[in-house]
Amino acid sequence: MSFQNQSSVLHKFKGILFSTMSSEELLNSLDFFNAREDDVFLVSYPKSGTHWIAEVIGNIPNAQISLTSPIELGDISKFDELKMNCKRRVIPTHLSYNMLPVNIKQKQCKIIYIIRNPKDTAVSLFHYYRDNPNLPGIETWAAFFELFLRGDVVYGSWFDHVLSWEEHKNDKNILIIFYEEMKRDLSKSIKKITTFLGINVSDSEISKIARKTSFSEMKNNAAKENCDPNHTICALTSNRNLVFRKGAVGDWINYFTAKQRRVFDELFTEKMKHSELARHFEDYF
Ligand SMILES: Nc1ncnc2c1ncn2[C@@H]1O[C@H](COP(=O)(O)OS(=O)(=O)O)[C@@H](OP(=O)(O)O)[C@H]1O
Repeated sequence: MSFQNQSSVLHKFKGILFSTMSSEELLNSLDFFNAREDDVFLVSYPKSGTHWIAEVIGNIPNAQISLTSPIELGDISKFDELKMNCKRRVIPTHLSYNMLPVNIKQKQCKIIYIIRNPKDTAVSLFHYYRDNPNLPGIETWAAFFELFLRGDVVYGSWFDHVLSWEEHKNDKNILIIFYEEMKRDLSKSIKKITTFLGINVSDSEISKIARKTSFSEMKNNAAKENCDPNHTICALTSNRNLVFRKGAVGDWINYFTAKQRRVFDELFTEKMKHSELARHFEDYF
């Protein structure tokens, strides 16, 4: 496994791996973040569809929102940057519930949590690790699979992350969306999101949003040389060409060996035995 540069690009905070682009000072100061009651948080374990939901929200007509970069990314000047933003802020994050700034919980800000089949999530994160100069180089899927199982990847264990949010799945300020449901019926998911945000949109507007947020449309936009800095994709990531890979459900089958599938399923059954959210994945395993 080529993993030489891990310490220069990753660091551990409270036992969880973070990119060094999330400074320790910023992570330490998260609980000093002042949330606003109308803030919307877009939360996910990495590679679960954050950009997709952000693009959906960014295309809601007259939403009057401003998408920011992830709350945990950058240094301590991040909070000033967020303070300057006068519009309704849509703030992405990959933090687990336990690490979420306390003020967001106190103010009961709206939170959309997107979840994806962990097998597809692992494959997507493997590619991101392999191709992203800001993450430690990794050569093989087999090596990455072991790291993913141990939670030795950015933002820690998928299981711990999802379970931390599971406890809050019925909170009235939290909407849970599944990636696979978005793939099956995007218009229905868009309707759920707009209703949750309290924004009225017509059926024809929903169809328009669905067209604009198709995988091919988003991938083509990301590939354009001059990205408008106000565009969702530019606000969210500096590695936009790495984000839109395949956008498929079930790609894991092309990577998992029979043994890896067995090992994964055993761990999943053990860790998620009390999870209602986990039942959603029965059709996709
Ligand atoms: N419109 C649309 N339709 C279907 N799939 C989409 C879409 N937009 C993004 N994606 C896929 O989502 C994966 C990236 O997830 P994130 O946006 O959460 O990535 S990140 O963690 O914020 O970098 C990544 O998955 P993989 O293709 O499997 O790697 C993206 O392709």
